Amino acid sequence: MSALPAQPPLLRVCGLHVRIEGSHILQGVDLTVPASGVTALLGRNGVGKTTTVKAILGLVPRTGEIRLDGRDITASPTHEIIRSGIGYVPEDRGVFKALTVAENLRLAHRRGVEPRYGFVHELFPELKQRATQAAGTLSGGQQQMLATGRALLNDNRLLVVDEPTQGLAPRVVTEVAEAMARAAQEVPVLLVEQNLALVRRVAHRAVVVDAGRVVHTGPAADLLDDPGRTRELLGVAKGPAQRFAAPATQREDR
Ligand SMILES: Nc1ncnc2c1ncn2[C@@H]1O[C@H](COP(=O)(O)OP(=O)(O)OP(=O)(O)O)[C@@H](O)[C@H]1O
Repeated sequence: MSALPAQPPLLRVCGLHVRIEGSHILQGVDLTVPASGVTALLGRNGVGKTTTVKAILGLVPRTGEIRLDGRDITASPTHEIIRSGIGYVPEDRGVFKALTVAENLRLAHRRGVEPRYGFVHELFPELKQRATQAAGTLSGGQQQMLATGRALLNDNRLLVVDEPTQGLAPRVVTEVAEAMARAAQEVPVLLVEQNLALVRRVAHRAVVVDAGRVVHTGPAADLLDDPGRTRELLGVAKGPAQRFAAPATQREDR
């Protein structure tokens, strides 16, 4: 995946600090997300990737500055940040397991915005076929599709997706990758991901976090084509396309 031409950033994060229960988790994160393509947020386990996206969404107390399209959203509560056009797919997927697929989608729909059912069903035909099925009975991959579909239903300006392939079997990872690439044609994506093959397939830019700070920013392909740098920043022992987390025992394999 080649780098996109320079453009003004859609999201700008400056000097983000998060302190939780005495731990200084984010120590001045600076990053930008351009107005198109996929920006991958990478890093070893526990370096602060999820905390970064939660801080952007106002889900954890933080200091610093966050601007969406130039507008300062730092002081806004989470529901306003979401309403300003950020679709969030959390690590735990956040679907309502007792509700059907159709009900999950309906609940995600923001008033005043035309729901994009056509786009969501084109991307994930199974969501249409399984409309009356309880979300809790879907496979891990299907739940990920539902969670992503919920975020894509509204005409968002940015999609923030946290580890969509965690625990999924390789075949399902491929499906998620296809969907993410297709979604990114419509809306820019900030993607937390540990599967480097998927990052290589979909990401234009890579932002690497280490110990609560951004330590590298650049075209994703440049980083992944440099095994030494990839190993240094991400701790990958072998090839750059290798998955560098989630041992097989954690997989749902469905
Ligand atoms: N609510 C919390 N209370 C205390 N410590 C926390 C809390 N949330 C996160 N942390 C700690 O902050 C650090 C960063 O966590 P975070 O989940 O952001 O990392 P990550 O890079 O997303 O990791 P992973 O790849 O394993 O998901 C970790 O050491 C974690 O234990």
